[in-house]
Amino acid sequence: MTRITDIELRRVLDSRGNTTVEADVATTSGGFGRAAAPSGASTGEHEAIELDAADAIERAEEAALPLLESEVDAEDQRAVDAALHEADGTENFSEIGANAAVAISMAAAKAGADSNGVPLYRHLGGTFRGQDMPTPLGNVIGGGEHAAEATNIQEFLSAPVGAPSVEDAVLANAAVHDRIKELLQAEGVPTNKGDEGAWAPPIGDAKAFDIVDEATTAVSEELGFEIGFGLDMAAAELYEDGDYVYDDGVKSTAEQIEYVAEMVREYNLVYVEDPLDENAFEAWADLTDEVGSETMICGDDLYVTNVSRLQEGIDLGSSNSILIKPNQIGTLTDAVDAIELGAEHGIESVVSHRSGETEDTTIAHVAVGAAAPFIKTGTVGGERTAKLNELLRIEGQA
Ligand SMILES: C=C(OP(=O)(O)O)C(=O)O
Ligand SMILES: [Mg+2]
Repeated sequence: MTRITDIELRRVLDSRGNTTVEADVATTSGGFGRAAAPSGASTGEHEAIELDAADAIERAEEAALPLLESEVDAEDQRAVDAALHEADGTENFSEIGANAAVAISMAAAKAGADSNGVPLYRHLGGTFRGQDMPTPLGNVIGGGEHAAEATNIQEFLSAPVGAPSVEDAVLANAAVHDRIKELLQAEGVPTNKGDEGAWAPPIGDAKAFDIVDEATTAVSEELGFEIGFGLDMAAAELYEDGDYVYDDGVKSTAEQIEYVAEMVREYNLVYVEDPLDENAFEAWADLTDEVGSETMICGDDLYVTNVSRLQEGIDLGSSNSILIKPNQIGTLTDAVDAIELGAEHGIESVVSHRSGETEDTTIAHVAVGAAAPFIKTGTVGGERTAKLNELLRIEGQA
C-alpha cells in the first residue's frame, strides 16, 4: 500500500531569496517524497495563483491535508491531484495557492515512486521511458523581467539540437555560456548575471543576437554538432496599449510579426517563445503561418500549461509548441495532460523551470517521463544544474 500517512509543509528559500513552499509526503510502506514550488517573475496573466508561502501553507493544512492523509494512495497521482482540486474548489488554486498545490503534487509523486522502488520518471511514464531524452535549451544572455539594464528580450537560449546525448548538450550549453563571457569581456562589457544565471550585460538586443550567434557557431564548430539558438521574447511584458515597446522604439503587431520572422530567417532561430502578447491567439496564428515550418513557436504565457487555452491555440493554429510549467497550473496531472494533448496534435512540449527556483529536480523527471522533446532549465547556477545533473543521472541509468 502506498497510502499517504503524513504531509508536512514548510517555508524554504528560493534562488531569489524569497520564501516558497516545500512539502514532505510519507506513505504507509515507508515511501518518502520531498518537493518545493518554484516561482515566476514574468508570470502569465492567466496562471494559477501563487499565495504568500505562509498563507498557502496555513490554508493547505486546513483544507487539503484532511482530504489526503489516510485517504489517498501516493501512487495514484490523479487521485492526489483531484483531492487538491477538491480542497481548493476554484479554477486557479486561489484558495490554497498553486505553490502549496504543486509542492504537494510533486512530493506525492516522489513518494509514490519511492514506495514502488522506481525512479520518478518511470513512475510517471512507465517502463519504456528513458530512451528518448529531452534536448536542454539553455539561457545564456537575458534581461527583461529577469535583470535590470540588460536586453529587452528576456532570454537568448543556446539550443544544441544536433547533440548526440544529453551529456553533450549540457556541456555544449555551458561552453556557449563561457564563450559569451569571453566575447563580452573582450569588448569591455560588464558580465552581470540575471535571475537564471544567464549573462545580463548592458547591451541592446541587436548586439546580443550577434554575440550569441558567434558563440554558438564557434562552439558548434569545436564540438562537431549543430548548436542553434532561440529566444524567449516574453512579449506580454513588452506589450502596452496594443504595441510592443522596446528601448529603441515601438512596434505594432504587424511590425512585431515581421521583426520576429526576419530574426528567424537572419539567425536561423530554432526556437521562439512568447513572440506576441498572451491574449493575441490570432496574431500568433499569423506568425505560425509565416515561420512555423522553419522554427518552433512556443506558447508560455499564452497557454500557462492550461489545456483549455492550449485547445484554443490548437483550433486556431497559434503555435507548434507549448511550454510546460507545473506551477502555472498547480498539479502534475494537469501538466502531463497538457503535454499529452499537445502531442496528439503535433505540438512539441518544452518542460520548464521558473526564474525563481530551488534545488528540486522534479521537472527533469517530468520531461523524461512524459517524453517531452525539450527541457528549458538554464545553463549554470546550483538550482539550474540540479536539474541538468539529474538529467545526466537519468541518461546514465536508462
Ligand atoms: C522561465 C520563465 O520566466 P518566469 O519564471 O519568470 O516566468 C519564462 O518566462 O519562461
Ligand atoms: Mg517564457
